Amino acid sequence: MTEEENVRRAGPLTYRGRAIPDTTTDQRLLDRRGPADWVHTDPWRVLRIQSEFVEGFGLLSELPSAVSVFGSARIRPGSEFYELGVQVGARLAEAGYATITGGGPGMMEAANKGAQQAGGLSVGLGIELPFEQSLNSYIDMGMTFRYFFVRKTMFVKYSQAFVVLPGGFGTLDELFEAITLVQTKKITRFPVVLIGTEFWGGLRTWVEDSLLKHGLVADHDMELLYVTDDPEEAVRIVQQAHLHLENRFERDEAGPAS
Ligand SMILES: C/C(=C\CNc1ncnc2c1ncn2[C@@H]1O[C@H](COP(=O)(O)O)[C@@H](O)[C@H]1O)CO
Repeated sequence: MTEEENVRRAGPLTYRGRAIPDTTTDQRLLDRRGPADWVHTDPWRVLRIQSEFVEGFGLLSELPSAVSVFGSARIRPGSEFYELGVQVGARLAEAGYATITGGGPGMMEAANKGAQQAGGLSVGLGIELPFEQSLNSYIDMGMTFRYFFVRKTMFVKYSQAFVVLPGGFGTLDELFEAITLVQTKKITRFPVVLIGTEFWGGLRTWVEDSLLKHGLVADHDMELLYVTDDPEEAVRIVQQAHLHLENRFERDEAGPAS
């Protein structure tokens, strides 16, 4: 056997003698036979996770300034809370912000509706759930994610603030993740505005009476939460933080004062 026949190069890999595989990489790629259980393995999942990041970044990287709005999936159109959600989306659009929501029904739909009707960009980042559900019909740009943690990265990376409307466990999860990121300085000058003083008042009191009292949060952590009933005030808070951040970027780019 010549040296030529006794060697196989497969990309950066070299095989000799008995180690030479029976088939080439291309043959294996094109062959549909064989077990398919590898699609349920973790290495394969890693690729799917990667592709979800790639698609998400691709969709959102040219988004204008945006605010993520969270809230219950269960609120019905016509209710007081739903109308509040519509107002929030509309005020954000008038101030030039795109609205990003979880793309589902309830408060997400309300905020998307308000944004779209007021001429703003309305974005929905849906999540695959065990039951059939499509993105709500007030979305201009959307994507449905398989993985909650990839979707959460998109909410934070592509928005300047979070506005949190009344909601349940899902909303609380999103709220506390955001506050933790601000508290640990993973994100800076990132306001988290809760809308609904009556709804959120109990939570704020509990944080103060229990967490603060036992030293589990610091005094200044209480400032991480803004609570208001007024969508216009929420937008003002977002704008102030945004302006502050832009000024800081400008100062940083100008370099040290001589
Ligand atoms: C329960 C119902 C539908 C669920 N559909 C959802 N679609 C998209 N995003 C969702 C959904 N459910 C929860 N989320 C995320 O959590 C927040 C709302 O959760 P909550 O427990 O209702 O507060 C929301 O911001 C989403 O990001 C029936 O119609």
